[in-house]
Order: sequence, then C-alpha cells, then structure tokens
Amino acid sequence: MDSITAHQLTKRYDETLALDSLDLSIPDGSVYGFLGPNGAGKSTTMRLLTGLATPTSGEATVAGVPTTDRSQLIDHIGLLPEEPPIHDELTAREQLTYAAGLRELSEPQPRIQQLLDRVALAEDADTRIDTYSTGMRQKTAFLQAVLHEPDVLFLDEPTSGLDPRAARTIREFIDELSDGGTTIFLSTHILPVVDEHADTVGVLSDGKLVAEGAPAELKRRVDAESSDKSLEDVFLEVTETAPDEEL
Ligand SMILES: Nc1ncnc2c1ncn2[C@@H]1O[C@H](COP(=O)(O)OP(=O)(O)OP(=O)(O)O)[C@@H](O)[C@H]1O
Repeated sequence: MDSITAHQLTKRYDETLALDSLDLSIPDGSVYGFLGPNGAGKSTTMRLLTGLATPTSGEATVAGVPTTDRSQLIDHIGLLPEEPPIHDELTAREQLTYAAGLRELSEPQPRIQQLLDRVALAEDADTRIDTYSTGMRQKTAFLQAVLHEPDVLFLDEPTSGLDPRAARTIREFIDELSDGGTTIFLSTHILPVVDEHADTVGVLSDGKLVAEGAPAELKRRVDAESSDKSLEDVFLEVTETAPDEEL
C-alpha cells in the first residue's frame, strides 16, 4: 500500500504557482528524498501533505487519510519543520511531556526517557532549552516529531547545521525508524544524506516534479557512460537554470 499519495496536487499563492500538479505514490515503509532548489515548492508540499495548507486543486492522502482531514491526520504523522515549535523556557523533558499531553498519550514518561537516552540527551533533559546547542535543540524537536510513533514522518532539513556526531545520531535514528516500518519523507539540501537513505528521490523545480527514481537509476540517467556521477550532478542537470538566473 502507499503511505503517501498525491494526485495533481496544486497550490497557488496569488501570482505564484508554488506547486504545479504533483503526482506521488510513496510505498509504506520507504524513504522518499525530496530535493529542489530554494523556492522550488518543497515546504509548500510538506505543508499540503501535513494538512497545514489546503490545496488550490488536486488531492492527497497520508496513511490513507485525506490531508484535508487534519484532525484524523495528526495521529498518523510526525513533522519536523524547518523552524520547530519548541519553547525555549522549557526543558527538553518538559517540552516532550507537553507534546505528549497535547497528543493525549497515556503514561508517556518511560517512552520520553527511552527517547532521551536514544539520542544522548538524557543528561541535559532537565536543563532549559535556551541553553542548548543547535544539535540539542534539533534532537529535542526530532523526538517531539516521533514521540507518538507516527506511521509517516516528514523531515525538513533534519541534519542541517548539526555537527557530525549529532547528525550521525539523527541519521541512525532515521534508519532505525525506517527499518521499523515508518515511512519517511525527507527534504534536504544535503545530498549525501539522501543518497545514503532514500529508496526513491524526487526533484522539484519551479513547482514541478522534474525527476523521480532510485538514486542509482537517476545517476545512470544523467550519464549512462560514466559510473561516477553523483546526485549533485543529477540535481544540477534536472534543475538547470538559464545562465543569467544563476547567482
Ligand atoms: N505563504 C506564502 N505566500 C506567498 N507565497 C508563498 C508562500 N509560501 C511560499 N510561497 C512562494 O511559493 C514558492 C515556493 O516556496 P517554498 O517555500 O515551498 O519553496 P522551498 O522549495 O521550500 O524553498 P527553500 O528550499 O528555500 O526552503 C516560492 O516562490 C515562495 O515565495
């Protein structure tokens, strides 16, 4: 079965066509790497798929639930947005307890402790978030997204700005969740992360899906003659801009 489907999903903001007729079929338990230049429409897609924005036309389902039915949807999804909703004046444990309360999870403390241990945050769990490093904040936000064991996890730049150790912890956790059957929708500009983790990669450019396939398949498509093409080559080729548009 597909965990994420989209059919002609479109979002227009006044003059801007942020997402243009997106079709997706993402199987249960897979990792989908979502790439695209700045302004391509990736965040818009995430907002539509998580019910935070309504499409101008077209439709989508996540875990079998129409994305317009946000009250049903939220039990099934976890979201790590670019700017996570965490409160600086709380500690990580308080933040996670608060999130568990919003989701009405019963007896969440053993799960919270297990998650804090899992990402090596237990020692600092009772210190205020405003004293945390970027990595510690991001780990807190990540735990908040997975606390309720969602079927489908949406991650927007989960490892950007993190040092190698914190990034490794998050990446290993992503692998573990994927092995456990969680479907993962991963948007990032860090191409090696996508190369390593994604079963399928989709590349968005100007609101349109311009390439989709397994990483190895996309690399072959860019240049069948050469075996050392990277996802970066794929990205640059399929999102090519006119010279005067380049920075
Ligand atoms: N709320 C909004 N109102 C008006 N225009 C918007 C809104 N949100 C996004 N847009 C426009 O839609 C287009 C797609 O933006 P979006 O943020 O989805 O891109 P992105 O791929 O996530 O970019 P980035 O990699 O920089 O985060 C852009 O032209 C953006 O200016």
